Amino acid sequence: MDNSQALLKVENLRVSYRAGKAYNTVVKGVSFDLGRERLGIVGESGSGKSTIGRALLKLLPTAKIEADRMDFGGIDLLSASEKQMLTIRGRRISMILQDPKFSLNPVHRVGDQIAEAYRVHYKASAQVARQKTLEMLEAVKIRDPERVFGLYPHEVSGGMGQRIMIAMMLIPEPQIIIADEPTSALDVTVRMQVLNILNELVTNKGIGLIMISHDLNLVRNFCDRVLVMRHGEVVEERAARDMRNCTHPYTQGLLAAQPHIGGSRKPLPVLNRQTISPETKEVRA
Ligand SMILES: Nc1ncnc2c1ncn2[C@@H]1O[C@H](COP(=O)(O)OP(=O)(O)OP(=O)(O)O)[C@@H](O)[C@H]1O
Repeated sequence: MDNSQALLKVENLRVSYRAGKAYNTVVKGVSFDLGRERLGIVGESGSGKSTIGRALLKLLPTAKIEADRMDFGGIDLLSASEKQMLTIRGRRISMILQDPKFSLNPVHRVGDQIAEAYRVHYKASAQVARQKTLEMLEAVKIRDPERVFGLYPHEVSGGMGQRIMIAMMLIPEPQIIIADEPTSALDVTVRMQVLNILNELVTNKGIGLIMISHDLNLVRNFCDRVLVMRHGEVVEERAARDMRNCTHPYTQGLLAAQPHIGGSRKPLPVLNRQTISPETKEVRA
């Protein structure tokens, strides 16, 4: 990737939590650039994936966040004030979480929530906001926008809720979307619909997408580039199409453990810190 095209440049990101008198570092010097592309961050539970997404938006009030660089289009996110972050969060960098229902207000109809967000952002009339909302629902492939407009959050399915959240998130036209396990609660067909929408955003609108997932198969089929995380570190960074040539034993293990039609699959091998040299990241004999 041409570095000058990067929307986001992260160098040596460290995130630590206080544990008594010491600090427990859960993200240990992660670096990456994000262009107008799909970047996957994959790894086992607890490897630090979500922490990276939240650290970028400084949504970790009890953590110590450090980095040599955390640049978003000339803005240093690390030193940005809370006031500046409020103009970035949800407007220029948006986040999609696993369960959209937590992000919607349960007592208001979904259409009214989107229309209100639109009205406030563009200072539009209620009538224009309603019309735009219907168009946005259509854009995220909701077939019957008039009906869905009038539903309450508990009346929509997981997949529809996720699409409604995407519609709402797109109002301020963000440049970066961080999607943290956006499809893990969805069944396969609905998952494809949501992935298609995210894909269109990258291709048609030039958004940079960070897809956080524990599912290597999904990430390598959907993304352009993949960071593989383990114990807070990136152990492998590779073009998704080149994943078969991965060199780290952990990635190789993950890949071998993926199910595929007609083949057997190996259990994920057990690696521990003693068997991997941190400098070379190679298995010792
Ligand atoms: N508020 C907190 N205080 C202390 N430690 C925390 C806190 N939040 C997260 N951690 C620790 O940080 C590490 C990374 O967590 P994180 O949620 O980023 O992992 P993850 O890879 O996203 O896992 P998952 O796929 O389960 O969400 C974990 O060991 C977790 O226990």
